[in-house]
Amino acid sequence: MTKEKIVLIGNGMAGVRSIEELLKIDSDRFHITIFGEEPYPNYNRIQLSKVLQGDTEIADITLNDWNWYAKNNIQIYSGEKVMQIDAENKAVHTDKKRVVAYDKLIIATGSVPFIIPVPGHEKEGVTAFRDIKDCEKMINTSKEYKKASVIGGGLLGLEAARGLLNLGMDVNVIHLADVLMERQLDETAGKMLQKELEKQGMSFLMNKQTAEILGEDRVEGIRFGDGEQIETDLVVMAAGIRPNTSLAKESGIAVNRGILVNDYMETNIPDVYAVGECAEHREVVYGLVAPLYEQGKAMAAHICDEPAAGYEGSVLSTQLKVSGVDVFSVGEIVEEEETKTIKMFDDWKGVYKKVLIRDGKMAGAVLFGDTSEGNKLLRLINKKADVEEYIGAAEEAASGAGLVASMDDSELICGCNGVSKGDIVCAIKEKDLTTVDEVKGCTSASRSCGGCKPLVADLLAHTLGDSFDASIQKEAICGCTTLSRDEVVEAIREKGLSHTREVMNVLGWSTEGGCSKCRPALNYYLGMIKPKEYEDEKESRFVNERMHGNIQKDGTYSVVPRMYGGVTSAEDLRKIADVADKYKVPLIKVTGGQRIDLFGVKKEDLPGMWADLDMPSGYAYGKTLRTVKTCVGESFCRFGTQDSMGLGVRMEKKFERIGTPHKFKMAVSACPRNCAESGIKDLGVVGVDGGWELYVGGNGGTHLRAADLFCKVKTDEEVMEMIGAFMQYYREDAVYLERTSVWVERVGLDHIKEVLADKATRDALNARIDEALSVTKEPWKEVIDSEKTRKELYETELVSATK
Ligand SMILES: Cc1cc2nc3c(=O)[nH]c(=O)nc-3n(C[C@H](O)[C@H](O)[C@H](O)COP(=O)(O)OP(=O)(O)OC[C@H]3O[C@@H](n4cnc5c(N)ncnc54)[C@H](O)[C@@H]3O)c2cc1C
Ligand SMILES: NC(=O)c1ccc[n+]([C@@H]2O[C@H](COP(=O)([O-])OP(=O)(O)OC[C@H]3O[C@@H](n4cnc5c(N)ncnc54)[C@H](O)[C@@H]3O)[C@@H](O)[C@H]2O)c1
Ligand code: SF4
Ligand code: FES
Repeated sequence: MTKEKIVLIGNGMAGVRSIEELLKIDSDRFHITIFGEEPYPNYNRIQLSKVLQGDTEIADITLNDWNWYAKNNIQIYSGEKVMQIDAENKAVHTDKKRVVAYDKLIIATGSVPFIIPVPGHEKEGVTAFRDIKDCEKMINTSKEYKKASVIGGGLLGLEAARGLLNLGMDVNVIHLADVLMERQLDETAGKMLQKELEKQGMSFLMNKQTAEILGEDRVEGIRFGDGEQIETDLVVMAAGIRPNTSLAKESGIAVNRGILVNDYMETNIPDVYAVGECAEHREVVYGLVAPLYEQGKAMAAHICDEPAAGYEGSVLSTQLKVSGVDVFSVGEIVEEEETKTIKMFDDWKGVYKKVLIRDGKMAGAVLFGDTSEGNKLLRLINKKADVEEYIGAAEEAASGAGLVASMDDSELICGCNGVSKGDIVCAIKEKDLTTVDEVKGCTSASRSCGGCKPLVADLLAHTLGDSFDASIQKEAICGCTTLSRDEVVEAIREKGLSHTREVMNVLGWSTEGGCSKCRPALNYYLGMIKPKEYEDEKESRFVNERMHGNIQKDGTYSVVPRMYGGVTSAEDLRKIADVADKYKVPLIKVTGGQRIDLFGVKKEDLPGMWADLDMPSGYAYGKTLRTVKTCVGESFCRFGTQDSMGLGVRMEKKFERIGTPHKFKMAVSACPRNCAESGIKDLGVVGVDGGWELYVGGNGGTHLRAADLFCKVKTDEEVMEMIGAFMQYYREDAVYLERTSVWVERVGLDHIKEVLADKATRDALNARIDEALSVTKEPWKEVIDSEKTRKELYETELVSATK
C-alpha cells in the first residue's frame, strides 16, 4: 500500500514536535518530507539564550539529530526554502527548483523578528535574536566590540542583554514602556526586576523611542525621538515577533495576523494545516512552546483520524531565563474594578507575589523573587480553580503532593517539552526512576527552561510514597547521562576506568563523545582519582587551559608569569619589560592578584615569549591555584605580627599547578587589618596573637561571600598541613566547576571541620595531594620543549573541541 505523503514546511520546534506526535500514533503510515530554511537539524530555540549566556553550546541544543530523520525514514531538505504552495495540484515548490507532492501539508514557518523600520536598521551590527546565525553574530561581535544596545525590554531582550553582559559587553536596554516585561509583569514586579538587573550590571533607558540608527556602513550609535543619542557597536532588535505568513498568504491561504486555523489546526484549504507561531487560533497567536506543542498533538490526532477534542486555546505562563532572577507570570495580570487580589510583598527579601482573582476564580499571578509556587499556580489558573482551593493548597504541606495528586494524567507537567503527568508516572513506575534527573533523562521533562522541576519532584514524591528519598535527589553531570557526579566518581574508582571514552562507554552515555560539560569534568575526575596513571586529555580542556593563556575578545592572549606571594625582583621586572618591548605588548597591567599581566599577545608569539621570560606560568587561566596574595607583614609593616610574605611564598610554591574543581585563590595577611583580603579567598590566612586564623569559602567575584573562620593554629607547619588537607578534600568531594564558596555551603562548614579534625584523615589527604603534586609539570616549559605541541597548538588554526 502506498503511504500517505506528509510535507512539513519548517524544521522548527512546533513542526517537528507535530511529526513526533504523528509517529507516536502511527510510525508506519506516512511518507514524511520536511523542508527547513535553516541549515541545521531540529534544535531547541529556547536554549539560544543559554548559549548566548555561556551555559551551553550550539552543539548541545540539537533536539533531533540527522540520525533521527534517517531512523524514521524522513526525507529532510535543510537549507532549502519553500517558495510556493500549489494547493490545486497539492505540491510545494522550493528555491532549489524542487517540486514535492503532498496528500497533507503542514505549515510551521514560525515567526519573523520585528525589525523596527527606522533609518539605519539595515546597517552592519544590527541584528535580531532568533536563530543560531544571530547568536553567532552576537558572540563574534563581542570579541571585537564593547558597547551593546538591546531594543526591547521583553523576555527576549532581557535574556539577550544578560548574554551580552556575560560576553563582556556593556549593555543598554532601550525600552518603550516604563515597566520591563509590561506584558507579563505589573509595575511592582517590573520595577523589582529592573533593580535586580541593574545590580547585575545592565543599564536601562526607559520610555525611549528609537528614531535612527547612526553610523556609516556599521552602527555607531542610536538617536532617540527626544533627541538624545548614545554610542553603540551592536544593536539587538528584540521588539517582538510577527507570524511568518507570507508564503501562506501568497498561496491563497486565509491569513489574518497569523494563518487562520480551526481547533484541528486546519486552514481554509483542504488538507493544509498550520501549527506553531505562524498560526492564529481563536484570534490568538502564541509565542511560547507549551501551547504550540498542544496544537501539534491535537493536529496529529486529527490527521491520524483519532477521536480528539481538538485544541481549545491555552493560558500563557512565562519564566525569565536569567540566572539569579526568579520571575514568573501566568494569565491575567492587570487589576480591574471587578478583580480582587491576594498580595505579598517583602521588600527586605525582595519577594513579591500577586494572585489575581476574577469572579472568585483564579485568573492570573505574578511572582518575583520566589517562583516555587509557579507551576502550582499555573495549574490552578488553567482549570480556573476556586480561590478557596488555592488558599487550601497554600496551607497544605509545602511538598505540593496534594496538588499533583489531583491532576489528571493528561495534564502537562512540563510545558516546554509537552510531558504529561501520565507520561512521567508511567516512566517512574516502568523504569524505577527515583530522581528528577532520571525523569529528565527518560522523558525530557525539565530539559528546557527548568521551571517544572519542583512539580516533577512533587510527582516523584507522590508516586514513590514512602520510598521517595529527598536526600538522593541528584543533578546529572550533563544531559549525556542520568548519573550524578558522585555516581560517576564512584564508578570510575570501582570499575577502574581510565579514559573519558571508557567512562562514557561503560556507563552508557547517550551521546558519542560526550559534550562540553562532561568532557572537561571527566578529565578532571580521572586525573584527581589517578594522578600518576592518568594522562591528561588536552582536547577535553577549555581553550584557555589548552593554550595556557587567557584568550581575549580580539583573539589575542594574555600572559601572566608566576610571582610567588606577589613578591618580585628587579631582575624579573627587567625581563618582563624586555619581553614586552620585544613582542610589542600593547598593555601591561598589575592584576588584583599582585602580579603582572601582559595583554594582546599573538597566539604564535606565546611559546617564544615564555622561553624569553623563563619564568613559571602564573596559571591565570586554570582550574588550579591562581595566586597567594600577601601583605608586607612583619618585615615592614608596624602592625605586622607574622611573616606573611614568607608563608605566602611557601604556600604558593608548594601548591602551584595542582588541579582543583575550580580556580582556587589564597591570601595571607599578617594581622586582622587584612590588607591582603584574606576574608574573600577560597582559603585566607590571618595573623593573630599566638598564631594564624584560617578562613575558607570566601569569594570576591560575582557571588560575593565572606569566608568562614575554619580554625586557629599556632605554627606555619600547621597552616601548611591544614591547607593540604582542605584542598585535597575539596578536590575529592566537590563537583567540577564548583567554587569553594558554593561547596562549603552545600556540604556545610561543620561537616568539613569534622572531617579535617581527625589527624589521621588529614595525613591521608596530605599524602594524596603530595602524590598529585609530585607529577605536575611546568606547562610553559613543556610547550617550549615540545616541537609537536608548538606546531599543533600555536602554529595552526585551532579546531575548538571545547569552548
Ligand atoms: C532566544 C529565544 C528564547 C526563547 N525562549 C523561550 C522560552 O524560554 N520558553 C518558550 O516557551 N519559548 C521561548 N522562545 C520561543 C520559542 O522558541 C518559539 O515559540 C518556538 O520556537 C516556535 O516554534 P515554531 O516551530 O512555530 O517556529 P520556529 O521554531 O521559528 O521554526 C520555524 C522554522 O521554519 C523555517 N521556515 C520558515 N519559512 C520557511 C520556508 N518557506 N521554507 C522552509 N523553512 C521555513 C524557519 O527557518 C524556522 O527554522 C524563545 C525564542 C527565542 C528566539
Ligand atoms: N523565557 C521565555 O519564555 C522567552 C524568552 C525569549 C523569547 N520568548 C518569546 O519570544 C518572542 C519574542 O520575544 P520579545 O521579547 O521580542 O517579544 P515581546 O513582544 O514579548 O516583547 C517585546 C518588548 O519590546 C518592547 N518594544 C516594542 N517596540 C519597541 C521599541 N520601538 N523600542 C523599545 N522597546 C520596544 C515592547 O514594549 C515589549 O516589551 C515572544 O513570543 C516571547 O514570548 C520567550
Ligand atoms: S594586614 Fe596588618 S600586617 Fe599586613 S600590611 Fe596590613 S596592617 Fe600591616
Ligand atoms: S516547563 Fe520548561 S522545561 Fe519543563
